[in-house]
Amino acid sequence: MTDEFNTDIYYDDDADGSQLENATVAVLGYGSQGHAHALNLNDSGVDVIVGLREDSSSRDAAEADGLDVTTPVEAASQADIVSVLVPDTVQPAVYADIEPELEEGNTLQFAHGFNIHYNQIQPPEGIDVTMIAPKSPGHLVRRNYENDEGTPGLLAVYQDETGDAKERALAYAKGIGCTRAGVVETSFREETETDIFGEQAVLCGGIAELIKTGYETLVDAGYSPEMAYFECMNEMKLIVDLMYEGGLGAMWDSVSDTAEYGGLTRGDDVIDDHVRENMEEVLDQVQNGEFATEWISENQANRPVYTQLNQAEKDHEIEEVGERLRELFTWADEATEDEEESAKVQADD
Ligand SMILES: NC(=O)C1=CN([C@@H]2O[C@H](COP(=O)(O)OP(=O)(O)OC[C@H]3O[C@@H](n4cnc5c(N)ncnc54)[C@H](OP(=O)(O)O)[C@@H]3O)[C@@H](O)[C@H]2O)C=CC1
Ligand SMILES: CC[C@](O)(C(C)=O)C(=O)O
Ligand SMILES: [Mg+2]
Ligand SMILES: [Mg+2]
Repeated sequence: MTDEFNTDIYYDDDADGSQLENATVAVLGYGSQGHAHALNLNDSGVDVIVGLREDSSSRDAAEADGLDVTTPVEAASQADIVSVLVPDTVQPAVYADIEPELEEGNTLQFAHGFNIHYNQIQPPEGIDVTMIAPKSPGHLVRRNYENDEGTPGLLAVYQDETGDAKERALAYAKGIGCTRAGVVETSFREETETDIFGEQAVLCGGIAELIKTGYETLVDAGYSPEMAYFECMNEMKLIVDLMYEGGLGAMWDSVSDTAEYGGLTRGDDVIDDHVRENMEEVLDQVQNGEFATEWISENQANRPVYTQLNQAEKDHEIEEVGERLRELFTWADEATEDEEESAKVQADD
């Protein structure tokens, strides 16, 4: 299917689920993406086996969810498609273990291109290498599927030895619910570089710093932490929901003219040309491999920087204020009531 932007977007009707009819999919890892792919594929009627280490802390959860669990090596040996959903940093070691189990015509499937693009995994000839990368945290991939909704995803083919790599990847995307929303074709390089840039500069790093800096500016000026939390953190979701639903226009339409004029005149004083230059530098480090090399070394050294920054983020005052305020919100109670109600309905069914 080609849309008006001349980008290939694939939907349910473009994917042939029968490509997976006689296939076994090994899902290695049962974390954020792993549990979502395994459960969605299983619910879509695909034969799934989960690969986890013997002492894995995820084993109980996967078994309690009714899935067959074995070791990564055993799962790979039984599978036609091996979906590598352990953390990026452990994928090379897990891959080294399972490589001898890959047979000609098998598929090695990823949800992110890091290890292929930065040459940490070099698959042999004879196997297909594909990617279906949901553009969403894994828990929402599962939640959307359960709500009969989809999650947009990216498809890329790195190696097509069977001639069916793309068709199988599309069938996999259908199985996890991505073709319900739409799947866009790209390359391993483009997915890897845009994904890493996006999470560093905008989605995770950029937004967390924007929120904390706004919060600190208000608190340092003498305003109450509660006020600063509402203004800089809580309302962020509500504003982003409007953008998600209808773009920037829906957000500007919904906020007051005062907010719109102030935002349009002052926004680029905050996110100014320095920020653009910083973003370009971040992108350079992704493109030239500097970030990948740093992240690989950081893991080899047992994550000293990661550990320190992870703790500092947990210790930030906004987290304590937020935890206290969220306890008081009525919507938190309503969410709990909704969950209780839905658990009761499921039990009654
Ligand atoms: N998080 C997300 O939403 C997204 C992730 N991706 C990509 O998906 C892939 C998976 O990421 P994500 O879901 O975040 O991963 P997680 O960190 O959630 O994966 C954790 C799982 O991997 C298992 N695991 C960890 N180490 C090992 C090991 N050495 N051997 C075997 N199993 C191991 C863990 O089990 P144990 O109990 O044994 O530790 C657990 O089941 C990555 O390529 C990532 O970039 C793509 C899009 C979004
Ligand atoms: C935004 C972070 C992400 O890229 C994602 C959920 O898509 C990730 O790597 O987790
Ligand atoms: Mg991403
Ligand atoms: Mg990512």
